[in-house]
Amino acid sequence: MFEDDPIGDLPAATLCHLLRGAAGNVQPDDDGGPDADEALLIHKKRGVGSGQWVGPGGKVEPGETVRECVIREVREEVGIDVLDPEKVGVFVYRSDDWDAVIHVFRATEYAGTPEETEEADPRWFPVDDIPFDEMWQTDREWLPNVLDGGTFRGRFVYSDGEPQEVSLETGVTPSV
Ligand SMILES: Nc1ncnc2c1[nH]c(=O)n2[C@H]1C[C@H](O)[C@@H](COP(=O)(O)OP(=O)(O)OP(=O)(O)O)O1
Repeated sequence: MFEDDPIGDLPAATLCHLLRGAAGNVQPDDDGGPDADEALLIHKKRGVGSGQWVGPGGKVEPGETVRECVIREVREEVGIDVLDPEKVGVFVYRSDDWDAVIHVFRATEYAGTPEETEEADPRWFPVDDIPFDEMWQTDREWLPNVLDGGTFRGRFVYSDGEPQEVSLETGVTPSV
Protein backbone atom coordinates (compact mmCIF):
# COMPACT_ATOMS: atom_id res chain seq x y z
CA MET A 1 0.00 0.00 0.00
CA PHE A 2 2.86 2.39 0.81
CA GLU A 3 5.22 1.18 -1.95
CA ASP A 4 5.36 4.61 -3.64
CA ASP A 5 5.67 6.63 -0.43
CA PRO A 6 9.03 7.65 1.10
CA ILE A 7 7.67 6.81 4.56
CA GLY A 8 10.89 7.55 6.43
CA ASP A 9 11.16 11.01 4.86
CA LEU A 10 7.56 12.11 5.42
CA PRO A 11 6.68 14.21 8.46
CA ALA A 12 4.66 12.35 11.10
CA ALA A 13 1.53 13.45 12.94
CA THR A 14 -0.95 11.89 15.33
CA LEU A 15 -4.67 11.69 16.01
CA CYS A 16 -6.40 10.53 19.19
CA HIS A 17 -9.92 9.10 19.40
CA LEU A 18 -10.97 9.08 23.02
CA LEU A 19 -14.05 7.11 24.08
CA ARG A 20 -16.18 7.17 27.21
CA GLY A 21 -19.16 5.22 28.52
CA ALA A 22 -22.33 6.56 30.08
CA ALA A 23 -20.96 5.82 33.55
CA GLY A 24 -17.58 7.30 32.62
CA ASN A 25 -15.57 4.13 32.13
CA VAL A 26 -15.54 1.88 29.03
CA GLN A 27 -15.95 -1.90 29.33
CA PRO A 28 -15.28 -4.44 26.55
CA ASP A 29 -18.34 -5.51 24.55
CA ASP A 30 -19.10 -9.10 23.48
CA ASP A 31 -16.58 -8.85 20.60
CA GLY A 32 -13.84 -7.45 22.82
CA GLY A 33 -14.20 -3.94 21.35
CA PRO A 34 -14.96 -0.88 23.51
CA ASP A 35 -18.59 -0.63 24.66
CA ALA A 36 -18.54 3.17 24.47
CA ASP A 37 -21.31 5.75 24.25
CA GLU A 38 -19.43 8.88 23.26
CA ALA A 39 -16.29 9.99 21.40
CA LEU A 40 -14.37 13.23 21.93
CA LEU A 41 -13.83 15.45 18.90
CA ILE A 42 -12.47 18.97 18.62
CA HIS A 43 -13.64 21.80 16.41
CA LYS A 44 -10.27 22.86 15.14
CA LYS A 45 -9.60 26.60 15.21
CA ARG A 46 -6.36 26.77 13.21
CA GLY A 47 -3.87 24.82 11.13
CA VAL A 48 -4.44 21.81 8.90
CA GLY A 49 -8.15 20.90 8.95
CA SER A 50 -9.30 24.10 10.69
CA GLY A 51 -13.07 24.56 10.81
CA GLN A 52 -13.66 20.81 10.85
CA TRP A 53 -14.39 18.30 13.60
CA VAL A 54 -11.33 16.08 14.07
CA GLY A 55 -9.66 13.99 16.72
CA PRO A 56 -7.14 15.95 18.78
CA GLY A 57 -3.57 15.52 17.56
CA GLY A 58 -0.80 17.20 15.67
CA LYS A 59 2.70 17.07 14.31
CA VAL A 60 5.43 14.96 15.90
CA GLU A 61 8.29 17.11 17.20
CA PRO A 62 12.00 16.23 16.76
CA GLY A 63 13.10 13.50 19.19
CA GLU A 64 9.55 12.65 20.16
CA THR A 65 7.85 9.25 19.79
CA VAL A 66 4.38 9.13 18.28
CA ARG A 67 2.99 8.04 21.68
CA GLU A 68 4.66 10.99 23.41
CA CYS A 69 3.29 13.24 20.67
CA VAL A 70 -0.32 12.14 21.00
CA ILE A 71 -0.24 12.57 24.80
CA ARG A 72 1.30 16.06 24.44
CA GLU A 73 -1.06 17.17 21.68
CA VAL A 74 -4.19 16.10 23.58
CA ARG A 75 -2.92 17.93 26.67
CA GLU A 76 -2.15 21.09 24.66
CA GLU A 77 -5.40 21.07 22.69
CA VAL A 78 -7.98 20.14 25.34
CA GLY A 79 -6.12 20.09 28.68
CA ILE A 80 -6.49 16.41 29.60
CA ASP A 81 -4.05 13.51 29.96
CA VAL A 82 -4.82 10.34 28.00
CA LEU A 83 -3.60 7.39 30.03
CA ASP A 84 -3.92 4.39 27.70
CA PRO A 85 -3.34 5.48 24.08
CA GLU A 86 -3.28 2.41 21.83
CA LYS A 87 -2.07 2.71 18.25
CA VAL A 88 -4.87 1.36 16.05
CA GLY A 89 -4.27 2.87 12.64
CA VAL A 90 -1.87 4.57 10.30
CA PHE A 91 -2.39 6.36 7.02
CA VAL A 92 -0.39 8.25 4.46
CA TYR A 93 -1.95 11.62 3.72
CA ARG A 94 -0.97 13.42 0.55
CA SER A 95 -2.30 16.81 -0.51
CA ASP A 96 -1.40 19.87 -2.55
CA ASP A 97 0.15 21.51 0.54
CA TRP A 98 1.41 18.82 2.88
CA ASP A 99 2.27 15.10 2.92
CA ALA A 100 2.49 13.11 6.16
CA VAL A 101 2.22 9.77 7.91
CA ILE A 102 -0.61 10.02 10.44
CA HIS A 103 -0.60 7.65 13.44
CA VAL A 104 -4.06 7.04 14.90
CA PHE A 105 -4.63 6.18 18.56
CA ARG A 106 -7.68 5.04 20.50
CA ALA A 107 -7.94 5.69 24.25
CA THR A 108 -10.54 5.03 26.93
CA GLU A 109 -8.89 6.42 30.06
CA TYR A 110 -7.99 10.00 30.83
CA ALA A 111 -7.50 12.45 33.66
CA GLY A 112 -9.08 15.90 33.74
CA THR A 113 -11.99 17.56 31.96
CA PRO A 114 -11.73 18.62 28.30
CA GLU A 115 -11.63 22.40 28.01
CA GLU A 116 -11.62 24.89 25.15
CA THR A 117 -8.20 26.25 24.24
CA GLU A 118 -6.80 28.64 21.62
CA GLU A 119 -6.50 25.68 19.24
CA ALA A 120 -9.64 23.66 19.81
CA ASP A 121 -13.21 23.51 21.06
CA PRO A 122 -13.90 19.98 22.40
CA ARG A 123 -17.26 18.20 22.43
CA TRP A 124 -18.42 14.66 23.21
CA PHE A 125 -20.51 13.11 20.40
CA PRO A 126 -22.64 9.95 20.60
CA VAL A 127 -20.70 7.22 18.76
CA ASP A 128 -23.74 6.72 16.48
CA ASP A 129 -24.00 10.45 15.67
CA ILE A 130 -20.51 11.48 14.55
CA PRO A 131 -20.64 14.69 12.40
CA PHE A 132 -19.06 13.14 9.30
CA ASP A 133 -20.41 15.91 7.03
CA GLU A 134 -18.14 18.37 8.86
CA MET A 135 -15.03 16.17 8.96
CA TRP A 136 -12.31 15.01 6.60
CA GLN A 137 -14.24 13.07 3.95
CA THR A 138 -12.07 9.99 4.39
CA ASP A 139 -12.76 9.83 8.15
CA ARG A 140 -16.05 8.10 7.41
CA GLU A 141 -14.06 5.28 5.75
CA TRP A 142 -12.12 4.31 8.86
CA LEU A 143 -13.39 6.06 11.99
CA PRO A 144 -16.48 3.84 12.58
CA ASN A 145 -14.15 0.82 12.56
CA VAL A 146 -11.77 2.49 15.05
CA LEU A 147 -14.64 3.48 17.38
CA ASP A 148 -15.81 -0.13 17.23
CA GLY A 149 -12.43 -1.52 18.30
CA GLY A 150 -10.85 -2.17 14.89
CA THR A 151 -7.51 -1.40 13.25
CA PHE A 152 -6.59 -0.11 9.79
CA ARG A 153 -3.98 1.12 7.33
CA GLY A 154 -4.84 3.64 4.67
CA ARG A 155 -3.57 5.95 1.97
CA PHE A 156 -5.56 9.08 1.14
CA VAL A 157 -4.59 11.47 -1.64
CA TYR A 158 -6.38 14.84 -1.59
CA SER A 159 -6.40 17.66 -4.12
CA ASP A 160 -8.39 20.90 -3.81
CA GLY A 161 -9.70 19.51 -0.50
CA GLU A 162 -11.30 16.47 -2.16
CA PRO A 163 -10.12 12.86 -1.91
CA GLN A 164 -8.72 11.66 -5.27
CA GLU A 165 -7.41 8.23 -4.19
CA VAL A 166 -8.57 6.16 -1.24
CA SER A 167 -6.96 2.85 -0.23
CA LEU A 168 -7.90 1.10 3.00
CA GLU A 169 -7.14 -2.19 4.73
CA THR A 170 -8.87 -3.07 8.00
CA GLY A 171 -8.01 -5.63 10.63
CA VAL A 172 -4.27 -5.25 10.04
CA THR A 173 -1.42 -4.35 12.35
CA PRO A 174 -1.04 -0.59 11.81
CA SER A 175 2.70 -0.47 11.20
CA VAL A 176 4.50 1.44 8.49
N1 LIG B 1 -6.86 13.31 5.87
C1 LIG B 1 -6.85 13.53 7.20
N2 LIG B 1 -7.82 13.00 7.97
C2 LIG B 1 -7.82 13.21 9.30
N3 LIG B 1 -6.90 13.96 9.96
C3 LIG B 1 -5.94 14.49 9.22
C4 LIG B 1 -5.87 14.31 7.82
N4 LIG B 1 -4.79 14.97 7.38
C5 LIG B 1 -4.20 15.54 8.44
O1 LIG B 1 -3.17 16.21 8.45
N5 LIG B 1 -4.90 15.23 9.55
C6 LIG B 1 -4.61 15.64 10.94
C7 LIG B 1 -3.40 14.98 11.54
C8 LIG B 1 -2.93 15.96 12.55
O2 LIG B 1 -3.60 15.71 13.79
C9 LIG B 1 -3.43 17.30 12.01
C10 LIG B 1 -2.31 18.11 11.39
O3 LIG B 1 -1.44 18.58 12.38
P1 LIG B 1 -1.57 20.09 12.97
O4 LIG B 1 -2.78 20.17 13.80
O5 LIG B 1 -1.45 21.07 11.87
O6 LIG B 1 -0.30 20.07 13.86
P2 LIG B 1 0.02 20.95 15.14
O7 LIG B 1 1.40 20.51 15.55
O8 LIG B 1 -1.05 20.82 16.19
O9 LIG B 1 -0.10 22.40 14.61
P3 LIG B 1 0.90 23.59 14.39
O10 LIG B 1 1.71 23.71 15.65
O11 LIG B 1 1.70 23.25 13.17
O12 LIG B 1 -0.02 24.76 14.20
O13 LIG B 1 -4.38 17.04 11.02
